[in-house]
Amino acid sequence: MIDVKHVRKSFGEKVVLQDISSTMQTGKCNLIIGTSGSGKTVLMKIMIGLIQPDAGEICYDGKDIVTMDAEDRKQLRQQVGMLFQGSALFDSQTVEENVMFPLQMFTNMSYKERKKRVNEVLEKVNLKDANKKYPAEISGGMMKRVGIARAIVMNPKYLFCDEPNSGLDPQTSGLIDELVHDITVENNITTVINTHDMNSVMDIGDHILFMTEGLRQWEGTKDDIIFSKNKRLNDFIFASDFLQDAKAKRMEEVEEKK
Ligand SMILES: Nc1ncnc2c1ncn2[C@@H]1O[C@H](COP(=O)(O)OP(=O)(O)OP(=O)(O)O)[C@@H](O)[C@H]1O
Repeated sequence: MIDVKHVRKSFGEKVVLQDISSTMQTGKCNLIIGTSGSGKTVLMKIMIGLIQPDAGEICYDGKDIVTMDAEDRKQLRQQVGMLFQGSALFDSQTVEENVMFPLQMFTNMSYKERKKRVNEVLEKVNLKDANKKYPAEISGGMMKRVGIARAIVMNPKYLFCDEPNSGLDPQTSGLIDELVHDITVENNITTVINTHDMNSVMDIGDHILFMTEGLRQWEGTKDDIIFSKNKRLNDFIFASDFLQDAKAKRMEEVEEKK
C-alpha cells in the first residue's frame, strides 16, 4: 500500500499539486487520470522519489520515502518496478539482456540463475521465443511486454506504469492491461498507472484517482464511475455520444449483477 498524504508541489509561482491525499491499494491497479497538465506525472515522480514535494508524505507500507535516508531509499527502490512510456529499452541489447539488466545491477545472482529468472518472466509475459531478438526486430506491443518483464524481474512489491498503452492499437492495449492486471493480482503488488486510456479505466480501474488542476476531484472504482454525479468526472470520462451509450450499457450490466 502506498499512502499519499497531503502532498503539495509548486514550481516557482505555479502551484502544481494542492494538498493531494490518496491510498494506492495492494493487489489492485490504481489508476491516476485527469486532464493534461493536472499534475499526474509530477505526482507519480514524487511517489517514486524522483521529485521532492514541498510538503506531505509518501508512505510505502508505513515508511515515508520523502524523509527516508539515501540508503533506505536505495533499498526501497529495489522493490519498485517501472514501466516507462515508450518502454525505454536499450536498442543495442537483446530482449534477454534488457530484462537481465536489473538483476546484473542489483543482485549477486550467477549467470545461470539470472538466465532462469529471465526465462520465467519472459514466459509470464508470453514472450518465450524472443530472447535473442533486438528491440528493432519486435512490435510495439512486444516491446511493452519486454518493458513489463524488466519491471517485474526483481519481483517488485510496487509497480509504476506511465501511460502503458500509448502508441498501441486498442486490441494490443487490452492485452497489455490484462497482463498488468493479472501480474498485480497474482503477485499482490501495489500497481500505480498513469493513463489517458478510458478503456483501461473501465477494464482494470480497481481504484481510480481523478485529478484536475492539482486537486483530487474524485476517487472510486470502475463501477462507481458510471454512477458518479460528479460533473467534471462525467464530462471528462464520457465525453462522446459513443461513451455515453457504453455507460448506459455498463449501468445495466452492473444493475443486473446486483
Ligand atoms: N520540472 C518542472 N518545472 C516546472 N514546471 C513543471 C515541471 N514539471 C511539470 N511542470 C508543470 O506542472 C504541470 C503538471 O504537469 P504534469 O506533467 O504532471 O501533467 P500531466 O497531468 O501528467 O499532463 P499530461 O497528461 O499531459 O502528461 C504542468 O503545467 C507542467 O508544465
